Amino acid sequence: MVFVGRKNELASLEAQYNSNRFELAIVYGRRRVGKTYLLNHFLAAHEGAYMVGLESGASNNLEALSQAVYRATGMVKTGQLQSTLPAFSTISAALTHLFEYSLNHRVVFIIDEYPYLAESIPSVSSELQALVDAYKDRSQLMLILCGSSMSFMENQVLGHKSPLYGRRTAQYKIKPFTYIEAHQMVPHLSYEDSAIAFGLTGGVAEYLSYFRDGDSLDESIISLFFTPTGRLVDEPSSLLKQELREPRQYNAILSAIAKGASRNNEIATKVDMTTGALNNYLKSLIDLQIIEKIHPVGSTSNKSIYAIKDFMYTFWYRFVEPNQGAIENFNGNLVYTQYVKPMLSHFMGPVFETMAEQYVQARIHCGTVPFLPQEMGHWWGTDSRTRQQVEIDLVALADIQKDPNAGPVRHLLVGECKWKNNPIGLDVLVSLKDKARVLHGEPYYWLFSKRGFGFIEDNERVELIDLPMMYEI
Ligand SMILES: Nc1ncnc2c1ncn2[C@@H]1O[C@H](COP(=O)(O)OP(=O)(O)OP(=O)(O)O)[C@@H](O)[C@H]1O
Repeated sequence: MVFVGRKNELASLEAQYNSNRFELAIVYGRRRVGKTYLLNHFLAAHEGAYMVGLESGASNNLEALSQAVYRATGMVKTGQLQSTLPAFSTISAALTHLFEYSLNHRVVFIIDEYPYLAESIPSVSSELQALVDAYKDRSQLMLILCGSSMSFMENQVLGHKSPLYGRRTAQYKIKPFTYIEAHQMVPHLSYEDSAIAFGLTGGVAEYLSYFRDGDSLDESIISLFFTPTGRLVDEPSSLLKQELREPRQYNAILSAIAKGASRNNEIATKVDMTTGALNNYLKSLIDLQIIEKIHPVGSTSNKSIYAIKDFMYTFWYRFVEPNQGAIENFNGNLVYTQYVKPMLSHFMGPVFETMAEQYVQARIHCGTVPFLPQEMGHWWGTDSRTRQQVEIDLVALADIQKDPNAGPVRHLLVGECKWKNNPIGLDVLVSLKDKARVLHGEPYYWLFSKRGFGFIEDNERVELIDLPMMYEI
């Protein structure tokens, strides 16, 4: 299978490797996002070993660690997973052996699922800390600790309460693929279908790898989400069970948000909780990056709302969970064609806005934007002239001061995103220009359309961007 994306991460890992000094890299990110795949790809080009922390007792973990130390230190051939050598007597003995070896050898050592190892042998972080402190100036070890329990990695490995705090030399938060990378995972799909696959999977590598070459988009969606044995039919709820203690409450909260509740009190009413109690749950969901708290771009007002960040959860709570009975007992095919397919365009609205944001990021990267935005996102508020509610899909802004004697000038890039089956007309541009007046600045207007445009515009302040342009950047 082709290796997609992760150019920056690989370049930084390579740079760390080339330092020839002690390095401690922390790699973390949501489940199934591609951490292990990245690390194995990196390790394939270097001397070293990889182990996985086990959700099991201390002796099994010590055995796994010992075998990996034997491989890393050349006592067992790479590729040979198990040796007849007995496990080290303690974790400290195993790790000391590794650090001693690293005094004369550049060696990579990866501990995946580090939280499991640390749960089963709680002293491991302080053992590591002591060894790092004793050897770091002479060792050539490149140690990589990886985990998907975000709260554990963020609080207990990176956080100030961890014995390892301050010892890391780099940290990598592995993110889901962008829509462009997602397309490389499903090159057999058209741009339009690939964008839908990006939305349904939230850009998560493993889920994208389930879309089989010979299957159409509809066939893949039905077999993954709408058949009782489908690989994604239960995925979000089983992830919640792994990460959180009271999955039922979280299920109810996510379901309420996926179906449109966005303000704290609205969600609280839907799930029958006080807003105080709800806040703790919302915080955990933000930590897990399943939801996010957003406010209108450029605004300091407290108009924040909660939104699902991971589109796979939106899709699942809106279309799969409510139909689980029918999928189990009747025909998932019909559920999809009757209830889901007609609503896909609606589901794609916010996905397309995220794609537009990623497109602007890509243009920033290429240096082909009219100005460098300081902030970017969605905007909503009231137009004081008309007292009407206004929403703008995409706003990027920068306050730029060119003259020290005058105030800064607000530069704006305002975007409207239409996932519609017809080319969009001039009326969309006219209405965007009207809405943008509420932001008081100098706007550039970028229109994004799935099916192109029914007009031509020759104006340096306007860009008309269709799907092929978004993919062929
Ligand atoms: N960069 C990539 N290019 C192509 N495919 C990838 C890439 N990253 C991940 N994948 C696919 O996604 C699958 C899952 O990735 P991986 O096991 O690395 O995820 P993970 O983040 O380690 O998951 P977990 O936390 O659940 O262990 C891989 O087996 C592979 O099929």
